[in-house]
Amino acid sequence: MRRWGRGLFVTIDGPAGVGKTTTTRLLRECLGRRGFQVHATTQPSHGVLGETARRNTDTYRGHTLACLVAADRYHHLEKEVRPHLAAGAIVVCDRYVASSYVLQCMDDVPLPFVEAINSAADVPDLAVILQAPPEVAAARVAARGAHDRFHTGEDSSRRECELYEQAAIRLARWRYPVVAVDTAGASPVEVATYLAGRIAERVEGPGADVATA
Ligand SMILES: Nc1ncnc2c1ncn2[C@@H]1O[C@H](COP(=O)(O)OP(=O)(O)O)[C@@H](O)[C@H]1O
Ligand SMILES: Cc1cn([C@H]2C[C@H](O)[C@@H](COP(=O)(O)OP(=O)(O)O)O2)c(=O)[nH]c1=O
Repeated sequence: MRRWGRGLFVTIDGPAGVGKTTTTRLLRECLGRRGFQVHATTQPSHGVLGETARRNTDTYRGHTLACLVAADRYHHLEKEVRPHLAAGAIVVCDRYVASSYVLQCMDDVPLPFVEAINSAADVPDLAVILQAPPEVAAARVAARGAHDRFHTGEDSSRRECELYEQAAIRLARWRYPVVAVDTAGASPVEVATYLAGRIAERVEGPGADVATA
């Protein structure tokens, strides 16, 4: 197992159907094959707060849902993400703050409120935003099935894609190291291989304390 002084926090965001879940799974496999210690996780988390959010997005809306997912985010950081980082793992998180910038705005929560309640969340080492043309994302959601009320077809995908582009710019102002990847012109394996390369570069770059056991 390859180890280094501290872990690396990688987040994967993007519109529904863009490939977040697929990329997270393939990235874990790909980095694992390269000998890295990897912890793949998701927000909302699988804890009580996260499951409450995930299962009740029809009941909890607007400011309530915004606060619920932010509360889950802080608890997940404290209880799961930071301990794995401290143990030297690469933590790959399917959805993070960018998702709140987009989904809570689609839920009519003012952006300054969303920014304020997420402003104390840990800044990732790599904030991946997966992108695809809205018609591609919408077609994938239609083929797979929508998971929640946020996705109603091509119009909602168009709005979501636009908001992710704006979120990437705003997060860069919070010093998030944003990397945008187009998943329309690359297979899932190609996307994961590219990102695994970027992550390995970060881990093994100049000054990284890498040892192979
Ligand atoms: N790069 C890609 N090229 C083609 N299809 C993809 C790609 N990434 C994901 N898919 C497919 O798109 C669908 C949605 O992927 P998923 O990972 O569930 O998206 P998300 O988690 O972002 O909603 C799945 O059927 C998946 O196999
Ligand atoms: C991470 C996050 C999720 N959510 C909500 C939207 C989704 O309906 C719900 C679950 O996320 P989602 O990733 O769609 O879960 P799954 O694909 O496993 O069904 O959580 C927010 O509203 N804001 C957020 O920041």
